[in-house]
Amino acid sequence: MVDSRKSSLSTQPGGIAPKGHTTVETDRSSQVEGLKHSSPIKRGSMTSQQSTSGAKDGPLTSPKGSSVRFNPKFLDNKTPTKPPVKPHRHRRLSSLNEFHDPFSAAEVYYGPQADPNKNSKGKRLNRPRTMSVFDNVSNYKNTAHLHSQFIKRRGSEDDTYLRSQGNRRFFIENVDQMLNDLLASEDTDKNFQITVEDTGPKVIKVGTANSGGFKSVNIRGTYMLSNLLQELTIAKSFGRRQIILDEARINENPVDRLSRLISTQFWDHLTRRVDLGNIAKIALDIKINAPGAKNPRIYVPYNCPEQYEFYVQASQMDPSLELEVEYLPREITPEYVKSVNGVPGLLALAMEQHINPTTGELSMIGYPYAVPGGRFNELYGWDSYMIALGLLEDGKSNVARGMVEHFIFEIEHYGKILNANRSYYLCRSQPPFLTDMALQVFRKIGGKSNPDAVDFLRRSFHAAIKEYKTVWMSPPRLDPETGLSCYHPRGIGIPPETEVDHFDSLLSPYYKKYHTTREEFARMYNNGEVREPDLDEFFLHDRAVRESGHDTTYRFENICAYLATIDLNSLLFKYENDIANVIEEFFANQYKDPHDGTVSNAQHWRDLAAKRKAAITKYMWDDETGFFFDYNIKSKSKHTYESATTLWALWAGLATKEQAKATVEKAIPRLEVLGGIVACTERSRGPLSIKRPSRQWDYPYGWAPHQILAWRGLSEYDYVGTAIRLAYRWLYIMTKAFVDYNGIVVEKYDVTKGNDPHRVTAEYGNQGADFKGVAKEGFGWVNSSYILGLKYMSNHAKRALATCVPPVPFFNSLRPTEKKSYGL
Ligand SMILES: OC[C@H]1O[C@H](O[C@H]2O[C@H](CO)[C@@H](O)[C@H](O)[C@H]2O)[C@H](O)[C@@H](O)[C@@H]1O
Ligand SMILES: [Ca+2]
Repeated sequence: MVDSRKSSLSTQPGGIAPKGHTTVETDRSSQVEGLKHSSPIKRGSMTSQQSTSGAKDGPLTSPKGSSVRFNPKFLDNKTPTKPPVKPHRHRRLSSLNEFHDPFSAAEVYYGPQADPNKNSKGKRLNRPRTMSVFDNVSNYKNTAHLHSQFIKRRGSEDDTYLRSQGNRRFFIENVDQMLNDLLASEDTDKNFQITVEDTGPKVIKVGTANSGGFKSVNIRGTYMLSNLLQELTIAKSFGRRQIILDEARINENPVDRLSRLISTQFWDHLTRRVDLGNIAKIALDIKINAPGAKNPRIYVPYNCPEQYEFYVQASQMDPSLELEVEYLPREITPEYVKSVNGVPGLLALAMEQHINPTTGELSMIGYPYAVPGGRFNELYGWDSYMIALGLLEDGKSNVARGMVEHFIFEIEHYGKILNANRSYYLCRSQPPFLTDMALQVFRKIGGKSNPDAVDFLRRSFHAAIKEYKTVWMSPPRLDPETGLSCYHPRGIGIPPETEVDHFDSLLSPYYKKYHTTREEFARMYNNGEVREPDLDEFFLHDRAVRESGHDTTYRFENICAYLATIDLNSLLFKYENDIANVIEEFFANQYKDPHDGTVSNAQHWRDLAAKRKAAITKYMWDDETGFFFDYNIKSKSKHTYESATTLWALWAGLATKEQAKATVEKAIPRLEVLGGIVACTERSRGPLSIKRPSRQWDYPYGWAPHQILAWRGLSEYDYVGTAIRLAYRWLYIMTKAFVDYNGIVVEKYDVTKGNDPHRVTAEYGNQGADFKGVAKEGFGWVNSSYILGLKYMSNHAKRALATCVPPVPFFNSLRPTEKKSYGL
C-alpha cells in the first residue's frame, strides 16, 4: 500500500495535505515518529496510510488471510453471517480511568453519561491550567487559533499526542464555537457540508484531551474534517456544549463507519411507530402544497372504529396540533380519491394492543415500519421489501415484520399493497414482493419451530393470495389473451404528489389554449370541465409508470399500461412458486380460499407458474440480445427497451440455464458500468435534449433495488463472481460519495461517473442530499444495499473499498486465480 500521506506532504508547501487526504499530525518530526509507531490497522480506525484518494495510484497487493469468502447464494434463505451490531472491544483509557467505546451509538457517546458537565469524572477535564504546562502556555482561549492554518506557537502543540497509544482524544471545550469556526473556515461554498469541492485550508486545530485542551493538534483533510463536522452536529443535537471526541471516531475506516451508521443510526431515524403522542408529526406531508394540506390528517377504514377512537383521542390530547381524523367510505373509487386530493391525509395502518408498563392501561400502538427517507415519509410498497432485507440483516426483524403486518392490513382494508399510505395513492400499488418478504421475516423470527412465526406466515400468504387474485390477475391489470399482467391502476386526473412544475412542459400548451394558470387548468381538467383525450391517455400511462415504481423512464412513457413487463411477471412467477411451496408445507397441501371459496393445492400453483414461464419465454425472451423484454399487449409485439429488470427473471428463478448464460454473456456487458448495473442502456434511452430531458429511471442512473435483485439472481444461477464484481462497483460508488461528500447516502446515483455520483438533477433531484452538517438517515433501500453488498466482499475487497480503489484498477490488480472470483 502506498503511503500517500508521506508522499503528498513532501510536495505540499506548508505541509497542508491535498483535498481528500485524512491526517492528524503535529509537526514533521512527530509525523515520522507517529508513522514509525503506528500500530496495525485496528477495527474501525483508518490510518493516514489508508487516506482516501492517494491509494488509488498505488499497486494493490492481496493481503494474506483475506481469502475467506462465502457463497452469498445461500444467504438469502439461510442463516445470517453478520451479527446485528458488531461488538467493539472496550479499551482502557489510562488518563481518564474509565472504560469507553469510541464507536458507541450517538445516544451513548453523547448521552448524559459522557457529558463532562453532568459527570463528575469528566469534569476533571475542564480543569484550569496546571504547572505542567506553565512554561508552555497555549492561546487556546483565543478561539482565532482554531481556524488558523498556520502553526503559530510550537509550544501549544501536543507533541506527546502521536506517541499516545489508543488514547487519542480531543477535548472540544465549546461545541458551538468549534462548529462555527469549522464551517467558517472549511465550508467555503456555504452548504453546511465539508466536501472535496470546498476550498478551505483543510486543516483545523483542536485541543487534546490529555492536556485538557491546553495543547492542540491539527486535523487535516476532507474526510476527517467532515467527520468532525458530523460529530459536532450530532453532539449539539444532544444538547452538548463540551465533548471529548476520539480520534478513532473521526478517522474511522469509511466502510466500517458507513455500515455502523446505517445499523445504529440511519434505521432508527427512518423508523416510525404510531402512538397517541406522535401521530400528528407522522401524518405531516411535505409533498402537497395545498391549503387543505396544512393540517395533519389521518384517514381510517370505515370498519375500524377502535382506530378511529384512538386517533380522535390523540387529536383531543393536544388540540393545538389540529390533527383531523376522517373515516374512509366503504367503497373507495377513483372519484372519491380525486375528491380528497385537496385534503390529503395519511392512511391508518395495522396496530396492536399495548399495555402501558407503568399504569397497566390498555391502549393501541402501531406496528413499527421504516420509511424511504427525504420527502418520502410514509410506508412504501417495494421500498419496504428492500428496506426489510437490510433491517433483517441488521437484526431489526421487528420492524421488518411490522411492515408485513401493515401490508396484510392494507390488502384487507384498501384492497392492495399501496404505492404508499397516503390518500392520493389509494388507487395504486407497486411491484409486489410480499411472498418473499414474508418468507424472509418468517425465517428470521424462528421459522417452523416458532408457532407465532407459522401463524404470521399463514396470515401473510392469505393476504398475498388475495392480492394475487384480485389485484394482479383481475381487470384492468390482467391481459386475458396472454395470461400476463400489466401495471394499470385506475385513477382520475393529474397526480398531486409530484413536484409542482413536474408536468409543465406537457401542460403548458393547455395553459395557453385555455388562457389560464397551472392551478386553474389542473382544477378544470381534473373536474372534467374540459375534455382532453390526449391527456387522458398520457395520465393513464403515467399512473401505470408510478405503479411500476419506475417513475419515470422513456421505456414506459405513453405506453406503460399496455406493457406486460418482465418486472411484474417475474414477481408474479415468484408469487406462484412461493404460494405453491407454502400451501404444500403449511396448509397441508390444501388451501381453502376464504375470499372466493375455491380450494387449491401446490400443483395448481405450480401449473400457473409453468404457464407464465411459457408465456414469458414466448412473448418476452430475445435470444439474440440475451434480454427479456416487455411485451406490448396492444401492438402484440416486443418492446425492445434494454432494462436492468431483465435480471429479475433470474431473481425469480424463471430463466433457464441457457437464458441465464445469455443474460450474463450478452445483456450484462451492455448494462455494466463503473458503478454497477445501470437502469437501462444508453442506446435504448436515446439522445437527450432540452425537449427530451433525462429521466431518473434511465441511463446513466443506477438504483439500489436493481443491484440487490441482480446480485441475488446471479448468485442463484451460480454466477456469484459476476454478482461480487457488480457489488464491488456499487459499493465503490457509495463509499466514494460518502467519503468525499460529508457522509452522503442518496436515493440513486449516476453510476457512470466517479467524482460526484450523488449529483443527479433528473426530475425531482436526489433525496438524501439535502442535510445540514450530518446525514441522519441515508436512504432506505440504499442503506440496505450497502449492508447486503458487503456480504459479498472479502476482507481484501473491503480494504480496497475503504481506500476508494476504483473498480478497474482493483480488478486489474488481482491475481488470475482471484479474478475468477470476480467473474473475470
Ligand atoms: O412523488 C413522485 C413519485 O414519488 C415516488 O416515486 C419514487 O420514490 C418512491 C419512494 O422511494 C419509489 O418507490 C419509486 O420507485 C420512486 O420512483 C412515488 O412512488 C410515486 O408514486 C410518485 O409519483
Ligand atoms: Ca461545503
